[in-house]
Amino acid sequence: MFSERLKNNATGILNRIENHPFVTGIAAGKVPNKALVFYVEQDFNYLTAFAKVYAGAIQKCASRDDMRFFYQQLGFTLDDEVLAHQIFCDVAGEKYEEHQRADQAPMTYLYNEHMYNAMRTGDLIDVLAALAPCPWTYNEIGKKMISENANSTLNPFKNWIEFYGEDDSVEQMFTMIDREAGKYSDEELDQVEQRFLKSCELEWEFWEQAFYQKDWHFKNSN
Ligand SMILES: Cc1ncc(C[n+]2csc(CCO)c2C)c(N)n1
Repeated sequence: MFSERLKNNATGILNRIENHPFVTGIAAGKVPNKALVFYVEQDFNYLTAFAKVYAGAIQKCASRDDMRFFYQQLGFTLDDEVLAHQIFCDVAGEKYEEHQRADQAPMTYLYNEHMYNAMRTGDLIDVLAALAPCPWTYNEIGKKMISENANSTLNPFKNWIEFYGEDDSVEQMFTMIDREAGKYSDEELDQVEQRFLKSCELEWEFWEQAFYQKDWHFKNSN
């Protein structure tokens, strides 16, 4: 299966994500407030782009069932993921409403543009490949934490861990990817794989960016 190849070739990156200090901090119930706030500000921006790419994907669908999947996921992204942000804000003692207007930091810009590029220049399979690492890596992170009992009632991130660890919507994405993959040559599938791996790498960059609050170097210099 093509999706197995994607996952296999991304295991190295997934490993690095699972061992990133931001992610191990969630499991341990301890992440610096600055990192949580930077993450929420950037993720609010990222999820807005993500929802628009879902809307673009709908235009590439051949069936109403596929359209319905994206439509449901679009609703999840707009309405339910705020819960994950709310948890981070609660732990940091911050008001969520005050962190919804930030400019895009470099990696947010790069990740958003990477997804827009797939939407603009690719087929349905290209869009799916650019999007799938988002639910895939989060679901893997959450499942691993649950298997290690990191979701104890003592952990302030318990609900965050269960929210992502129990969301297995990515399986539907991989099923669609495998179905679409039958229409393409090996060379074309190599390109699809590159889109997938870039998004996996950008997932790692997103944690890294928030953990160290990496912004544009010359943002405030004029
Ligand atoms: C940088 C970043 N990557 C992944 C997610 C998780 N996520 C975003 S949208 C979505 C639902 C997909 O249908 C999931 C699981 C995030 N919040 N931020």
